[in-house]
Amino acid sequence: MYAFESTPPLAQHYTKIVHDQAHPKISCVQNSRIDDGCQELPIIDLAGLMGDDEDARVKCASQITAASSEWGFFQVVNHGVNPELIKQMRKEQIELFKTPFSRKSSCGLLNNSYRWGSPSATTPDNFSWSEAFHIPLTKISDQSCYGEFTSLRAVLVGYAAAMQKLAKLLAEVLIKNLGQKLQDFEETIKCDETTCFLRLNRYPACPLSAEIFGFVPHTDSDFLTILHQDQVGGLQLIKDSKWVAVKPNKDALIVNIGDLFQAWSNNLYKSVEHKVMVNPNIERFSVAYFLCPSYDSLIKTYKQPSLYTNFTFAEYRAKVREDARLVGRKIGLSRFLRS
Ligand SMILES: O=C(O)CCC(=O)C(=O)O
Ligand SMILES: [Fe+2]
Repeated sequence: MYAFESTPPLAQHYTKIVHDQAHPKISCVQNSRIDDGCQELPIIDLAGLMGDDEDARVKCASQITAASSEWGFFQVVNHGVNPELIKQMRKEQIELFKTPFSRKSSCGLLNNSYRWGSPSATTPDNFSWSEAFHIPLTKISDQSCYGEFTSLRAVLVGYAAAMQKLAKLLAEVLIKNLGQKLQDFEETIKCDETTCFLRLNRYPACPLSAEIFGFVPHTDSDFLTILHQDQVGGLQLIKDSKWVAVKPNKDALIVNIGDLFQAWSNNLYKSVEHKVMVNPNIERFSVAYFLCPSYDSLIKTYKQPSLYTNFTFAEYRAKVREDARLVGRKIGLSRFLRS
């Protein structure tokens, strides 16, 4: 169990938001019906993609593209990332979050990338009961970011490299399926360490209610995300208009399509809304890698007629920020639909 001093003042902040509302109530979540049918997130064995057998490669690639269209989410096993590296990542992450809150929030660790709760939340349904380090890949090898956490650096460097390799492999499959060459895509879009980032998440146990968001419903503003979660559970995604819980699988990484691939594929691949629910008794950890383009990359659809106007990643990010400020939440891709 974590020392009290490590956890940010989530309870105080959350309670204040609840009491500042016109009609206060602790439980925040509407629209949280879980599909208790037997929908299970597809599990794709990537061994086929990495081997020499052409038929196995084609079969694996078609599973990836089908899951990206039907679910926008899938799990991968035999993904080539060393399980020992994943284990070390988690160990280092746990140590990092044990740092007293006062230090995490003020000492500039990891390029000042520490965030907690939802500073702009005015209602319980846009409050996230979590803390995170949101680390740009450019800073990952920078020794001066690490303070006393010297052993974290090598693990983060290795983890980021492994994620980048896997993300590129998956992106290549998705691009080729659109009839495009990776080379042509990479001429327009630069996804490298200048723009990608890692987010280390901690969701402290939440004694107030199990109906509070660890992470509010959202889509990811990237091409794709690769997530490793622990065994606690809590991640849910929308499938056929219902929330489906993702059962933790210790051998799997979770992949989801982000907004930019949805736009690029003219809605063939789906950027699906997902959220995390808190656990009343147990804290939860996850690490997410985000494959993002450079800010000046032009996001356009691969075929005409295009559902979306062309936009740069900088314009997309600016719109997301503006909406968060003005309406309190991200509106996302629909802002760029052609009228
Ligand atoms: O922690 C999780 O399971 C999900 C995190 C997530 O959706 C994100 O970081 O964008
Ligand atoms: Fe996400």
